[in-house]
Amino acid sequence: MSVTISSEWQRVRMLAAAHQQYEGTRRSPKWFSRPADASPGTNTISQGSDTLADVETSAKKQTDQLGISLSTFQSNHEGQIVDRIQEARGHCDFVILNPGGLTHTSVTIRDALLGVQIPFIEVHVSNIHAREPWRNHSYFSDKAVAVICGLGVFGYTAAIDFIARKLDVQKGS
Ligand SMILES: O=C1C[C@@](O)(C(=O)O)C[C@@H](O)[C@@H]1O
Repeated sequence: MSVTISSEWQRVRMLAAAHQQYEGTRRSPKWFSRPADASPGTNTISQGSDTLADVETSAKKQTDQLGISLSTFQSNHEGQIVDRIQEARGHCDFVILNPGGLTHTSVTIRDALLGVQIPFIEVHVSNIHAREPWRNHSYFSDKAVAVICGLGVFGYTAAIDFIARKLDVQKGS
């Protein structure tokens, strides 16, 4: 579907893949985006204690307030993410995607996103450009509406806020 708003509810899909960061229990740090070789105490913005459930709850609250319908999905399996993207065709105005490690490898997810022609924002909790050189390349960035990295989980909040404004402009409100 194009970015045209065709329903009262704007629809956004938030997808997360192969996350090294969503591990652990509620009491311990859940996402580990700090480079393993960074000195303790450095790069603190990329360390956090939010669980995937925390991120989803907060995103849901934010989208409810904005009048946006949100569906979320996390998988470690590339094919499941591709399926989810293909299912979104005609049902979704925007995708927020953190492809995790697949950022640096997945031609398949890239092709799926281009195939459905849904605009998307690429989010990384860490600054992938400040990490290992092989993390600097993304198979998504050149096709993304925007890329947010290094803001921790606030990147998801920023992405939703941006989408709400963009969809409002398109609606003419
Ligand atoms: O799994 C991840 C998380 C990540 O996408 C991020 O959100 O910072 C960055 C990727 O390089 C890494 O493999």
